[in-house]
Amino acid sequence: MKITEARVIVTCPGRNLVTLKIVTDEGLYGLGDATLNGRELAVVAYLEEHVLPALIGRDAHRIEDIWQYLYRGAYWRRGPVTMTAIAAVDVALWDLKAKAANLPLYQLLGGKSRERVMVYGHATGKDIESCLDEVARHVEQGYRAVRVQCGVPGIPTTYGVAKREGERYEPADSDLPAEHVWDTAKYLNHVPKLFAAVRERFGDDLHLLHDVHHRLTPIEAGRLGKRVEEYNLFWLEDCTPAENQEAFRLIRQHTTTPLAVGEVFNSIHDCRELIQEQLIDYIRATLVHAGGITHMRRIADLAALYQVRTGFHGATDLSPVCMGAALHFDTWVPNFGIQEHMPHEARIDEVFPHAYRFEDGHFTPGEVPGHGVDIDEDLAARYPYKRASLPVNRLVDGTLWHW
Ligand SMILES: O=C(O)[C@@H](O)[C@@H](O)[C@H](O)[C@H](O)CO
Ligand SMILES: [Mg+2]
Repeated sequence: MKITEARVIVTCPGRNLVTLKIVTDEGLYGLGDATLNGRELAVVAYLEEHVLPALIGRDAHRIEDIWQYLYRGAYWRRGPVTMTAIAAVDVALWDLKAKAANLPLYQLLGGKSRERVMVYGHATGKDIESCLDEVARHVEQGYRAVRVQCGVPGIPTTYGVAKREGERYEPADSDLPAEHVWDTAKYLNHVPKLFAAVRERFGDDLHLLHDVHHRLTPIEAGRLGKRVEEYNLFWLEDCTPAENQEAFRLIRQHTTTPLAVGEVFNSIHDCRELIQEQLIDYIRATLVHAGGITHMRRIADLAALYQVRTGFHGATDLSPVCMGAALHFDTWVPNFGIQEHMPHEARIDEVFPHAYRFEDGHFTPGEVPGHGVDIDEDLAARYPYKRASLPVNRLVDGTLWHW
């Protein structure tokens, strides 16, 4: 099955999304997500200049050899741009192979390990009360797990909270980076009150997650983890920047609150010590930014040796193509933990028709051949790219901080 064409489709139905389409001489095509929020055109350039021309004429079935060619052959290995480009090719080739075999993708990975995939939704609010209302809405929809984020009194903008009531949270919200302000002390004093209020109103069975979004020092993270143990979180996410994997040793010494990390990771080397030393409980790296299915299987298998489970990133800046492929992976992977779910807006779902379905707090990936996600190119063409940047964060004294 020879690759005859490979092209990138950039569309912006409410936010920028980048899709790779690989077409073969057998008339089949595969799709991969190549979206890197705020750096979309960097990935487009990498693909169009350095990857796609080298794919033409290759056998689309040789997924592993193409992965090795693009990784080892790049010389300049790893990094989010390179690994997102490789991921897009990889997922498109797996989609193609499954279509050629006339099988849903999960069958090619090893078949079902579960009938359906548990997801967590995002409950956000400008204050605790409005966040609790959002939790109630998610519980009514059947979610078993909810991530809670709320505004912090005294901090004008807080991560993960929509600008206006009822709107969805979209971080890439300005042409050049908006500048946010952060105050760790105010946050540490306030966030335990949020968890206490959720447990008070919704009891102990609801899985409760929270994203610190890289903003604490290791000892502050240990302090927060210890402080909130009584609320029995499902996980505390990105509690400190993880380039220094050793930092998690200090956190682990102070708390048993489960830790999740890795949505910004793009290779197994970013998380090897974290996994081997059991410094985390969930690995968040996902298909679109961590080299696709071929590489994520290696990360998941390493994680399984140390009883670390998957917890794929699934924000709206990952396209339905990534979500579809991820749900097939989630259906197969033996050490599955949970899947993040931020519903895309209707315009995006129209551009990307898909077979996956949400019901009662869980997803099923669909039974059509491949990952089950397509793209309406005519509709996609109606939404031209518009640069959008992620914010930057500063401490009250102006120090540039982690966003
Ligand atoms: O856990 C999450 O979903 C967040 O960390 C993301 O929303 C993240 O802020 C965005 O993906 C950044 O583009
Ligand atoms: Mg996160």
